[in-house]
Amino acid sequence: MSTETQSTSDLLLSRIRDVPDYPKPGVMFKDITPLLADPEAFTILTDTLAGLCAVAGATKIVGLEARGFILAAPVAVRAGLGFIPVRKAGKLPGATLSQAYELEYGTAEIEVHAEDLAAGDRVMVIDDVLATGGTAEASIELIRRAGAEVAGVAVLMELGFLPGRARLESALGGAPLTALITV
Ligand SMILES: O=P(O)(O)OC[C@H]1O[C@H](OP(=O)(O)OP(=O)(O)O)[C@H](O)[C@@H]1O
Ligand SMILES: Nc1ncnc2[nH]cnc12
Repeated sequence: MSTETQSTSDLLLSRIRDVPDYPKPGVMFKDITPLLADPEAFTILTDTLAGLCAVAGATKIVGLEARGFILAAPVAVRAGLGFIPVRKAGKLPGATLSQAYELEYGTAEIEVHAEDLAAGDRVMVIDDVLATGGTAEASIELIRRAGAEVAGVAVLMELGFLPGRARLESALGGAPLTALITV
């Protein structure tokens, strides 16, 4: 890792707050709100993610509800690309594609407007945290079912003690997975 990359990671990490036992006992919640409140750190984050989109040759940005929206929307503006929301089921008014996925306990479902993605699109997925990888993997599935190509997945933070990376790399089949911070 270059010195510049390391100092970017260090700055971003310094703006993330650990909240023990939230939302349930045993979970160390990574709270990004201090980073969002710091315009210098938020700008560096946005610019870094936009740079990854350019390198990957992305033509559209998918953000994952809800915290992923906060990062992906300014990245899309910075990169000059369209922002496509992937929402939790039941929130999008038009015709959707849906994808169910496993949570630690139970299942969840995400959706995208079918008309927002098509063959020829190269889509970068942006989110705040990669944990088990279930949410990002489901978004990859949605993008491919829409006929589009996945340019990569970029997250602010990866929880390295969980198997999210292995799961996603297998789903990505060679497209890059980039985490700016690994904890
Ligand atoms: O890798 P995974 O195990 O799928 O977990 C990562 C996801 O969990 C969080 O979303 P969550 O839906 O919990 O909350 P949010 O609505 O606040 O973004 C986070 O923003 C990621 O999208
Ligand atoms: N520990 C964690 N902190 C913040 N967001 C998460 N999403 C899944 N696990 C998380």
